[in-house]
Amino acid sequence: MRSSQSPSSLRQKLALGAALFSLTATAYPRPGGGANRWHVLHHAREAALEYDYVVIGGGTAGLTVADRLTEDPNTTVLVIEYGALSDSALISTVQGGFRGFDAQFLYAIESVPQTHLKNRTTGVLAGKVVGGSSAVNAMMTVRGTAEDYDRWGSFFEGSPDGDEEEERGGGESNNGWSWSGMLPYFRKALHFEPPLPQVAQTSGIVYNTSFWGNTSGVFTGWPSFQFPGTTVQFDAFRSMPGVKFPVDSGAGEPGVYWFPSFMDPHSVTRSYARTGHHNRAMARNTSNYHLLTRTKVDHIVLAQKGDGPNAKAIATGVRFTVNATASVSVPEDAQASKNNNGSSSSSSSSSSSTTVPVTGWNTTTHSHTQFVRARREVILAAGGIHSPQILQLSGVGPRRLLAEANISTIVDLPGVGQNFQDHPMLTASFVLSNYSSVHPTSADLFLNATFRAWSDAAWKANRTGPQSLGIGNAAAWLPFPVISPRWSEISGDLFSQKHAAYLPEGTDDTVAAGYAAQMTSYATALRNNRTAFYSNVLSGGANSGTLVLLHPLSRGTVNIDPVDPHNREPLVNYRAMSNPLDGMVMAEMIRYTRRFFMENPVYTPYGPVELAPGDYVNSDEDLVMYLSETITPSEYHPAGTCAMLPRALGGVVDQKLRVYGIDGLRVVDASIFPTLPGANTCQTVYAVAEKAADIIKAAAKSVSK
Ligand SMILES: Cc1cc2nc3c(=O)[nH]c(=O)nc-3n(C[C@H](O)[C@H](O)[C@H](O)COP(=O)(O)OP(=O)(O)OC[C@H]3O[C@@H](n4cnc5c(N)ncnc54)[C@H](O)[C@@H]3O)c2cc1C
Repeated sequence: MRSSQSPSSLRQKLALGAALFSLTATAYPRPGGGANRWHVLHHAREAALEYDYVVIGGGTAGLTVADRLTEDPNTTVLVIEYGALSDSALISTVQGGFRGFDAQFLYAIESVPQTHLKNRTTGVLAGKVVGGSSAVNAMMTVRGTAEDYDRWGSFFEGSPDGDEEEERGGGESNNGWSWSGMLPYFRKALHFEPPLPQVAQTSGIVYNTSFWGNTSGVFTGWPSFQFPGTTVQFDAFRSMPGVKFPVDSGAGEPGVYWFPSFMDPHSVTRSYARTGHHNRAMARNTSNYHLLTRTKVDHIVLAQKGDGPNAKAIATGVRFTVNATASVSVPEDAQASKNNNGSSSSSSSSSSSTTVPVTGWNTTTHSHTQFVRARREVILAAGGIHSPQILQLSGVGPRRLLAEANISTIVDLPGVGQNFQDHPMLTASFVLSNYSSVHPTSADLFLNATFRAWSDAAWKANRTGPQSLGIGNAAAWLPFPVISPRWSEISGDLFSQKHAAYLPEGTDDTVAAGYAAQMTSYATALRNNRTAFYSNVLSGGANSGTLVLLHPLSRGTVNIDPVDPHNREPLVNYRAMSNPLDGMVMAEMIRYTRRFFMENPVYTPYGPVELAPGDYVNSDEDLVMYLSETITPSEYHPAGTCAMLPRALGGVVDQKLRVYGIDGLRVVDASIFPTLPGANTCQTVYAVAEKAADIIKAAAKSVSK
């Protein structure tokens, strides 16, 4: 419809609208009295004009960093989170480990059709809620092997970027990105609670507290019940050659071991970034931590610093869109906490009650964009899928992609959104047909009314019994030579591959060089017993569990959608099995599992049967075909898309997690992993975030000296 208004009268109306909006913004009532009593903001209007740090994403890493930075009452932090603050029991319930997999807490993203998986697509699961993916995950608390973290640092040793780091005061060449550098942060990241002695004894749970800490607000603990069949599974692995049984899941060694769950064993509820860090920051009752929910950051604002050849970009703040009519819902407990907050005085400079000026008022969508300045730094913690998207939308990424999407390139960083990795899950189904002598199993929860009634009663009485169990607490994490007699051949094939041939056409040379470095490292790892490639979760039941490829060789991409980059989710392409050797490694994983079930003296009395792929699926070709038809390319561990690698290897951030070519901007989340650890990723994200917080604090100290 055409407007009959003259341009000047329209301009006047817009100006009046904006002025009125500013007035209402200033007059917005402030329950509790004053911005500086607030932690969870009701509306974007309540945000201060500037903070020391603005954190994009209130997920696993974002809340950890924000909590640690605001331990100093003089440091102000605003966290902006797209999802809501939820008290849903779906999140807190531990039972089964999967209750948080609910659409209301997840992004709705479908991958692009996977060329090597018969054009199948897959759901891209990532948490959209305060706590991020730590709120929805399956609570498995595991870390990779020592070699997984030594590998991270190894990419820097002797590289020009490493030397440059030294000159900038970076310290040792790998900056502590190694097992010994990470171990203190694994300890700091979690509060480990040992299992109940009687449960440990009957189930044979072993652990060693020297690998754990007990000061974090994020707990990892144990259910009060384990199914007895897990002991049978341990025995079955004892009969397989070469399998080791480390003293603790945190020892950094491959093998078959017990591991705890992200749960508070006192309340028997999920423990995650919201309960462990957001609540901790709130409880301090200082005014320097603000959280803005249901707000999507559009881009990071970059300005030019300096002139001529020395010109650099600097991140000055972030811009986000606010729907003027929507206020942010705050759960009851957060309200109470705000209103009970006694102190109104603070040295925090964010305590200014000045409201943020409205810009870009849009009369059609009734939304406006808002800018918040970061005095010191912007910290990007939007996770493996959205951190690269936000960088690309901000003009930081591969120049060709940005041009296609009509976005001016501010820093040409070819690695942004490339090097995408996730753990593929394989279905190889074996069942023990004569397992009735092992009782109870999880199937009895559905099939045996007496057991179900006992289980319900135990849970009701004191939150004990089978319903305190998540997804399970034991698994095998095995090196390739342990599972395959073909380790030498496949490792040799990987050494001699023309690696760049398996990357998308047009991949930048630096990204290809980084990929080649990773493949060389993996070719070595395929020959040794220090890196786990195979994982198999043990649930104690008669059915085999899901197999996971822990170090995929294929690399995908997460790129903005050029058709509508600002409003559409990014194009997620796992490119699973694009490196054909992934098929060979996974085929060996199936063969090993077949031997484990069908030729295992411990299992023979239980009548093992192969359901899938079927014993007639034997040759490399048939197994690879089966895999391409059945694997899921993701275990919901997106990583690597803003990789911490030298720039010459396609890196996006340096060892201090600073984005190359930009001052005042770091990335802290799973996207910085240069390679996946051979484990579920949450514990590593917490440790990375703890380390990042120390790096950021040290940088602030050195500036203020
Ligand atoms: C279903 C599922 C099961 C899993 N199971 C396990 C497990 O059992 N054990 C394990 O170790 N790991 C598991 N993981 C993986 C693990 O939880 C993640 O690797 C980890 O939590 C990721 O942390 P992160 O900080 O990188 O990202 P996240 O925790 O996902 O945080 C990113 C945050 O940024 C927000 N955000 C994104 N874009 C924007 C924007 N534009 N503006 C504002 N905010 C934004 C998101 O809403 C989110 O809250 C699982 C993950 C999922 C999804």
